Amino acid sequence: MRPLAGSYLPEFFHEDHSLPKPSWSKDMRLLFDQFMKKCEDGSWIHLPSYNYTLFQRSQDISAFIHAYLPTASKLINEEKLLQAKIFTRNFEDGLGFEYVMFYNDVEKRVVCVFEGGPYLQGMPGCLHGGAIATMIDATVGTSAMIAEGIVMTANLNINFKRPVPLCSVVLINSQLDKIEGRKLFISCNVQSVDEKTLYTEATSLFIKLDPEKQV
Ligand SMILES: CCCCCCCCCC(=O)SCCNC(=O)CCNC(=O)[C@H](O)C(C)(C)COP(=O)(O)OP(=O)(O)OC[C@H]1O[C@@H](n2cnc3c(N)ncnc32)[C@H](O)[C@@H]1OP(=O)(O)O
Repeated sequence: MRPLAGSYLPEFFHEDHSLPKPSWSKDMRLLFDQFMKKCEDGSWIHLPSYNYTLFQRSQDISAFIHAYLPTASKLINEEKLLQAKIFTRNFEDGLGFEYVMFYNDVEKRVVCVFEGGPYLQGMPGCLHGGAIATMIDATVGTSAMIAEGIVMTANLNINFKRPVPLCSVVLINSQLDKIEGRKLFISCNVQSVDEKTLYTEATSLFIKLDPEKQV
């Protein structure tokens, strides 16, 4: 999860988007500080977040795609790959996905503190379900990647139980339940900061990619 070394990446790629910004709400900042405190004894780890992947260098991306996703590689415009950025890190500060994740290795948990900005509206005043799904996928996906490396979401089941108020802060709690061969089962819920409201519950299946499988 460290930034790629070297000068071949534009400066903005080096920015860690998981650190406090002026646009963060008081609740977001408070939770960040609480989790950073938990990191002091090493039980939790703060996960930095950039708007590129570890394979951002075009030749690395090409090598990755040809090795793991040969079918998809036939349809990908390699020039456009140079412009690729992580979906959730494409909004101006405070308008889209503001989030920070923490990892507990003993408990196999990833917690995401997430504030969905005004550009993520679905029903008036509420967060779009697709934005919630995106952040659930990112959180359980991070958990799966920490456990097994190169994985993809095979299945994501979501129960939307209560609407999430736009621009409120929520906690996305994920738990790695079990690993069976190449399959990782990870469950997740989305709660209000005071933990009184359960907004969403989800289960997911991730598959560790196998270069021999030619997907
Ligand atoms: C840097 C920050 C990043 C933050 C994280 C972001 C995470 C975002 C992750 C994503 O959103 S990935 C994008 C959405 N996912 C996809 O596009 C995946 C599309 N699907 C595939 O490419 C393939 O189906 C997949 C790689 C998932 C599996 O293909 P394989 O050929 O490798 O698996 P295979 O068919 O051999 O199945 C392996 C096992 O999984 C089981 N399986 C596969 N898909 C399943 C499914 N959908 N439901 C239930 N079981 C499934 C399958 O039955 C089998 O079980 P057994 O081993 O017990 O026989």
